[in-house]
Amino acid sequence: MTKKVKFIYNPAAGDRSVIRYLDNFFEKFQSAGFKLDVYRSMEEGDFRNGLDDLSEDHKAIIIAGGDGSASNVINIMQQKNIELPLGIIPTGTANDFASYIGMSENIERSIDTILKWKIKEVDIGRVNDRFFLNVCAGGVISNIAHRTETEMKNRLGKVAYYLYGLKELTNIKPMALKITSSQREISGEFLAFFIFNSKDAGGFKNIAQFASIDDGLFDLIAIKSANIIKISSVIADLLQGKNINNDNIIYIQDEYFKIEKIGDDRAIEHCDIDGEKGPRFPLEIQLLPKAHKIISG
Ligand SMILES: Nc1ncnc2c1ncn2[C@@H]1O[C@H](COP(=O)(O)OP(=O)(O)OP(=O)(O)O)[C@@H](O)[C@H]1O
Repeated sequence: MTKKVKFIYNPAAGDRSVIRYLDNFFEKFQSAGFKLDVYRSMEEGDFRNGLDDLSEDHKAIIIAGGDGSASNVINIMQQKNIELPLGIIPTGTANDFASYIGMSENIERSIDTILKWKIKEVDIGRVNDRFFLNVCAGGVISNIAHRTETEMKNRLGKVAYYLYGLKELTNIKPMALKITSSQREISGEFLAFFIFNSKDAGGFKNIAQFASIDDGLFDLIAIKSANIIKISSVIADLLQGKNINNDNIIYIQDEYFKIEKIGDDRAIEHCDIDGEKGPRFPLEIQLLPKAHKIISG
């Protein structure tokens, strides 16, 4: 039987470097005895077509792209009950999830890692009808990722997130939320919330210090509304992965959260999923333990 891998690439991700490496992909996979079945994502949102013609010969799906591409592919695989392992070649901007699972941003090295074929079962999340991999977030701070223009992200890379973040902090507007977990209910004004599956987001490492991809739990971090001078140093500590013990930070581990807006605040209608626009509020977020196979480093 032919050993095939479905290889999907997003030519627009990151600095578009994936295009320069296509010959490497063919060379390495063919030398390892695989036939590459290639699909180029043609435009925004075009990953579904790439997963339409899978057969028994396919042994894995490989996506070359950033967090958004990997998240879109996971979403479609879950919806279509495709149980193949997913390999991620990190060619995006932040690449939070791929680097968390040990994939190198050196593309040749990450191909070698995939060819070692270490399969791991990881938890994934579902928010309303959308599956996600890394983080579900809401609020002004999390808006940074999807409101930063793709072109600007590609040109400036991670710096774009920081610059946009600083600009946003000056006109910050808190939102009134009710956060319900299976054990607690908290209502109040928040600047942002993040429901982590891994530990990293927006290119920042170890934000959710106690998180793990296969522990059956999400880690929620919610930032309460507070004096902007005081809170900006807390946020800076958070982004640097420092130990946060502050009354304005809520940290809860749970497998289920419901997040509702209180009142009719129109400023934020959608959450953010893995750096892309996600479903509308109210949000029901459920963890699916060890629900997906990935190829890890
Ligand atoms: N051919 C294409 N042209 C433009 N956009 C595309 C194309 N194919 C896919 N997309 C879109 O690109 C977005 C995903 O980009 P992705 O997140 O992978 O890269 P990134 O933003 O550079 O990286 P990261 O999320 O890791 O910072 C998705 O919204 C997807 O629909």
